[in-house]
Amino acid sequence: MNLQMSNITKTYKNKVILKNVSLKLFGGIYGLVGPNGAGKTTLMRIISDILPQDSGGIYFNGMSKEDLNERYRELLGYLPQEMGFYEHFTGEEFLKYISALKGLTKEQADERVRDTLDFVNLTLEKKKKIAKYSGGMKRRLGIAQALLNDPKILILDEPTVGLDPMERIRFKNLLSRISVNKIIILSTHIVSDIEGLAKEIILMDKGNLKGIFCPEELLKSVNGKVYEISIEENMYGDYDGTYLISKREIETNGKVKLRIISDTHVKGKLVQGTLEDAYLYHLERGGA
Ligand SMILES: Nc1ncnc2c1ncn2[C@@H]1O[C@H](COP(=O)(O)OP(=O)(O)OP(=O)(O)O)[C@@H](O)[C@H]1O
Repeated sequence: MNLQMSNITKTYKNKVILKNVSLKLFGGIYGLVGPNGAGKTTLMRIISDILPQDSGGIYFNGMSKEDLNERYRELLGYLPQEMGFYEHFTGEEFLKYISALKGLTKEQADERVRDTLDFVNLTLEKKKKIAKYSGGMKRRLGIAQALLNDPKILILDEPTVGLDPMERIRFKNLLSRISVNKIIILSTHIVSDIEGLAKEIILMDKGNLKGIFCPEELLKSVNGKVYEISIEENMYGDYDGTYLISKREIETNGKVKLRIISDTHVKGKLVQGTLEDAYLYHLERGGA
């Protein structure tokens, strides 16, 4: 199973949002990361067939999404960044309604709604109005609706926004359980959210694909390059602008602790790099 994007380009009013994005994805979880405005949502909406590309193509197992047409949409599950709910519906009613829109028969819908509610742990709350759901419960309901048709391609746009730390862990577990035999693309700003989850990380910036890396490879790229240093507040100007600073913390003694990523030696303590460090390093260096 594979999903290929070939030279995808998208422009809004003369502004190029995606520039010749080409990618080939196989089964498993991919993290799509990049700063605000990188084009992640636009790419996900194009893959989800909500937005047409200007040029280039999307192919599932070698067949274009246009040729597959309805069959392509049947392969898809999509969780948008901002999911609109009918708040007066109960969770169960909402999922039944979406099932009907997705063309499931009543029998199929009854079974899938029951299974997905169970899967996202909302069975006990299924008769509650969505208006009474917490942010995390709404996210889980959003994931449930994306799973109703048992999609082969699952697109999740910032699914962890609004989840508390416990819910983030639960969400990670849930995703890894369903990742078998699916292509899952998950966008996020929080690189640690895909740590231990994504098999590869797709890095985007300003409409360009910067590269696709396995997490171990990304981590290795900052090996021996991450330092921690404690400085007086008034020294900060000497470091800011000179070094790539991945973290800045005020210490209890009033000093400032900086986390610096540098190709050259820095007077400080060498520490283990994280995916977040590697992500910043690659963005700063302009990619691969
Ligand atoms: N409908 C639109 N009309 C004009 N410009 C748009 C439209 N949608 C998106 N853009 C622009 O396209 C660029 C990429 O936006 P997109 O939402 O795809 O980025 P993103 O990487 O998902 O960002 P974020 O992380 O903030 O969601 C931005 O500069 C945005 O302003």
